[in-house]
Amino acid sequence: MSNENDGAPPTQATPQAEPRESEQLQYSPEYPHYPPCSPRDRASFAYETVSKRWPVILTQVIDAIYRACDSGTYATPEAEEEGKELIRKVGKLKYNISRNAIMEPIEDDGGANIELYNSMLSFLELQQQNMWFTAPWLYAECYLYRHLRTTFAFSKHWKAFDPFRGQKERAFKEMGKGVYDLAEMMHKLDTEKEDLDINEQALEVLFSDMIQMCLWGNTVDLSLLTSLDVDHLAQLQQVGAAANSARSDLILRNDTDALWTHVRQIKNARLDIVLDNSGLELFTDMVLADFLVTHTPFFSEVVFHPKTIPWFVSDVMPADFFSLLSAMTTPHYFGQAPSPSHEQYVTSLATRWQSYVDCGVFRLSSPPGQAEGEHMGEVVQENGVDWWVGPGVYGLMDENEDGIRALEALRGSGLVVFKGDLNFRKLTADVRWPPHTQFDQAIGTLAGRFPLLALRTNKADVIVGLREGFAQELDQKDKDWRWSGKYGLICFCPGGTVAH
Ligand SMILES: O=P(O)(O)OC[C@H]1O[C@](O)(CO)[C@@H](O)[C@@H]1O
Repeated sequence: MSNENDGAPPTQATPQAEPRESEQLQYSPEYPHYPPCSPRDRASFAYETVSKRWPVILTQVIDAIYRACDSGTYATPEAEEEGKELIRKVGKLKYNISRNAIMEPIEDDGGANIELYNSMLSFLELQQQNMWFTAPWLYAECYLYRHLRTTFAFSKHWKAFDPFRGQKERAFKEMGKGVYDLAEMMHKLDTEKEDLDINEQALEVLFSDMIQMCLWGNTVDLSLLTSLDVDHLAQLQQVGAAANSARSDLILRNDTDALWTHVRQIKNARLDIVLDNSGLELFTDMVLADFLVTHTPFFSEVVFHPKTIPWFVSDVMPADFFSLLSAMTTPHYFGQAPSPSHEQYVTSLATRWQSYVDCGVFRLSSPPGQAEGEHMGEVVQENGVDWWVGPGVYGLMDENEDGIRALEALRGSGLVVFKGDLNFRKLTADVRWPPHTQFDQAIGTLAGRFPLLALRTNKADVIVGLREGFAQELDQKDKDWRWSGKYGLICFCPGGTVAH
């Protein structure tokens, strides 16, 4: 079936080759100018993901269906029969990926983004890049989760089933240390509030710490954890100020000064957070949001932008947002607290956050019906929230109706924070930019639309924003630096026109 570039998954890594003319795929004539990160490069993390990580993730989906068949809603004979059929379909998907099969158009399940997925797929077909190991990695990976959604959407009993829900909950239960440490820090802040109000220098230091805390919250990513290793989870929870200073060398680009210059001159603005993972990462996002609203004059409301379908394993869906709040008030959810006061710190935070939700200071961009998952996968359109589960790159948002709606929803924001690796890949179109490419160039037409902050720990091949020569130095020092999750970026692009 194959030649070296389009064939069944190869077994040995080979060095990264320069892209040939036929690989210079672009989604638009103007942007981006470089070839996509792709599993065709066998030394890439894209290749590692398609050949090794996806099979594990799909096996976990099968496992989740088995578990559900044994419990509650899914234990009836009819639901079990459907469960078997779903297992067969997910198994087939796994097999198709391993055989580098052609990716079929997404079937119309009445859900979001079908036209966009399928028109991009037709475009890829013209370039003979419509197979699992030849398609651009970003497209194929979004397609994978959208395809999975269709599989469940066509069932009768499993429409609202989130196959990653159990994993997300089990992992959050292991995150007690991070939760208690941060809740204690917030308690101290509450008691020192008056000092902060008068001391701008202290506020600046604290602001920088909070940004780093929120950055490192992104280290926690279930799609990278193939099993729940408790030691690994404990290590991931180092999110306090001391952990920040120990890790500051690992931030390969840090625009906090420019960010502070912007933030300190705004007042009562709206903060938007385009969310990434649930559990501890969402907790860190909410700590940042709470800090900015409660302890600074800069922001007075926060809009959180979740996903409307199960996405990249651990991404936040509305149900995850609300279950985080209820977990925080469930006694012993995180096991034994270090002290009764720590239980209290967590409960107080939850009470404040719930009150912010009740009075609209904290809002979700998806409509209320989405909260319980019963309408999962329906076209939402409101606020363009479906855009975040599409395959589109953010630099081309203007070319899609949901993209335009999402842009409209972000208009007027005091700061839009894009969390995590996938958002970074979409911001930079997931192509092989020279690593010293300016961040504002890589984000295309998004530059200058609104003040934009990307907080990303590196978990994929794409990189921009480094000083010249830095990538080569890192290559010498640590061959996995692009994707191990050990390093991070704080990239800020101000609103207003950006001069190139
Ligand atoms: O949760 P994040 O930070 O968006 O990371 C998602 C992960 O999944 C990937 O898309 C690969 O499956 C990588 O980009 C990254 O490792």
